[in-house]
Amino acid sequence: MTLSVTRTRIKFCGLTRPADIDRAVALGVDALGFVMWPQSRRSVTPETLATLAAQVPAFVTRVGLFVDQSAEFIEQCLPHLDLIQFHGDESPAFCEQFGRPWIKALRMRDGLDLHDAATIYGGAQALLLDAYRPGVPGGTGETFDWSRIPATLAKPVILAGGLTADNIARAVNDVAPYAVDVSGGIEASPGVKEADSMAAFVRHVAQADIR
Ligand SMILES: O=C(O)c1ccccc1NCC(=O)[C@H](O)[C@H](O)COP(=O)(O)O
Repeated sequence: MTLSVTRTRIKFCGLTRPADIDRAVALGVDALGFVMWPQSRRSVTPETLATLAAQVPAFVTRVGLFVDQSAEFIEQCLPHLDLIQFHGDESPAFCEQFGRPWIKALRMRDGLDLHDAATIYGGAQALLLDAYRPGVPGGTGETFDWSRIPATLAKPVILAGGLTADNIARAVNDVAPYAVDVSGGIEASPGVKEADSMAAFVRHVAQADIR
């Protein structure tokens, strides 16, 4: 019998507290997301981003989340980011202009064709697939029908939306995504991560990776 191990990358999103960053880094999380959209209950200011990002060690990716924000604001945040995550209706040309790796978040509304999206956002490093709730650009804590994700897609898939320690093993087994992204599922309250939930999430991903 051959044992195959695929390491699913993990991104924790909506970090606001130094202690949560330390914990995530200690757990071996690959990427940390900072919500730069002021309407979010998890948002941080550019000043706080600078402080938090300085705490992140090498080889852990600092990701900034934006929702239809100005190029000037994004530029202001860029010195503290390794990668940009776009959650709005940004055009591919808008996303490209920063000369920085970027990913596009897509909400799985009815009729969305992921093959078309992979072509349209051809410059993206990956597509982050999230649940669709009208008027809410992300962080809903809701899952979507994972069977809508094609087995082969021209872009790596980052699975998001309502993931928790309880459903993450099934998600990894069913979807085999490049990476998984969690926010609400590891929280005590918006922006406040919970140590045991973070550890359980990482442990369940690692266990699901051994198949
Ligand atoms: O978290 C927010 O408040 C938010 C606001 C605006 C755009 C994106 C936002 N969050 C994105 C994420 O946290 C994740 O990429 C993803 O949506 C997973 O969230 P969750 O379902 O809570 O695990």
